[in-house]
Amino acid sequence: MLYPLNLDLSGKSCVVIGGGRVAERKVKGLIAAGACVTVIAPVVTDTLQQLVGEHQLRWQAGVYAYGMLAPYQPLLVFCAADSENANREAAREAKEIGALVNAAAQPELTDFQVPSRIVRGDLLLTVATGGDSPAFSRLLRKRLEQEYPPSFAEFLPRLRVLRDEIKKLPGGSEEHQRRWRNALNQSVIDLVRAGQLDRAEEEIRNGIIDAGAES
Ligand SMILES: C[C@@]1(CC(=O)O)C2=NC(=C\c3[nH]c(c(CCC(=O)O)c3CC(=O)O)Cc3[nH]c(c(CC(=O)O)c3CCC(=O)O)/C=C3\N/C(=C\2)[C@@H](CCC(=O)O)[C@]3(C)CC(=O)O)/[C@H]1CCC(=O)O
Ligand SMILES: NC(=O)c1ccc[n+]([C@@H]2O[C@H](COP(=O)([O-])OP(=O)(O)OC[C@H]3O[C@@H](n4cnc5c(N)ncnc54)[C@H](O)[C@@H]3O)[C@@H](O)[C@H]2O)c1
Repeated sequence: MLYPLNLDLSGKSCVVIGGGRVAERKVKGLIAAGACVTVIAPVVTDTLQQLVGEHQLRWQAGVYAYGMLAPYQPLLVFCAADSENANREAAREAKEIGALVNAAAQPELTDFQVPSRIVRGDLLLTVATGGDSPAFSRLLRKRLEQEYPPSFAEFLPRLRVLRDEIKKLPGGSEEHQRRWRNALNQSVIDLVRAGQLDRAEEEIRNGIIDAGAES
């Protein structure tokens, strides 16, 4: 089983070898996560070129050669060149300098895979098939995008406030857990989905009070 984790990449150095379609997909996700991204490739797509022009991406133009990664001290290295040899050499250097490697087409080099994702503010839903079918991940992602519309992004800050309030109530973490389990039910999801955020919040508040009354 692959172990899932949500990395904070803000300000972290990440290097992508290759500047084609796969590289572009990875670069977009990395920039969205606030990483400092460098692409090493002789040629890059128009979209990547535009990101370079906007100073969102650094581009080291040229083919990868052993030794190019070390100066960037990357945390993550993505081997997305259409040259198996270049990917293998980059993965070797990456491992030597302690970086984790993603190599879409060469699973033997890969330390981690990138899941498909739905971002709704702080709510992050991810889908992965362990490489069995990225296309199926995409299909599921599209379904989940419909089931979890942008109203969920708006709702999360309210949950944060409620959580802070519950933490201030008497009782330890077991009591807090009991209150949350009582307050959150499936109807809350339906209300948020329908954009009825006030009603969803009210439902939770009532549940929290009921849980208090039962104790
Ligand atoms: C989720 C997503 C994230 C991202 O890339 O950001 C992602 N691939 C996406 C799309 C996608 N990739 C491919 C297609 C064409 C259809 C098809 O071939 O199935 C489509 C669909 C499309 O584009 O329509 C081709 C493909 N992908 C890999 C190989 C290599 C191989 O299988 O050997 C080949 C064949 C290359 C060839 O034939 O040459 C390998 C990987 N792709 C992964 C992730 C990892 C496994 C994640 C998982 O198990 O779900 C893994 C293992 C490694 C990695 O990349 O980390 C992103 C979805 C974005 C979205 O939500 O829309
Ligand atoms: N297209 C996909 O969905 C997909 C998905 C997973 C894996 N793959 C595989 O991943 C690889 C890249 O796919 P793509 O569609 O992005 O290819 P692409 O042809 O669009 O891009 C390849 C990129 O690699 C660069 N490159 C070539 N040799 C290099 C080197 N020595 N050093 C640095 N950069 C170099 C090229 O300049 C180009 O920017 C291919 O081997 C492909 O089979 C493709």
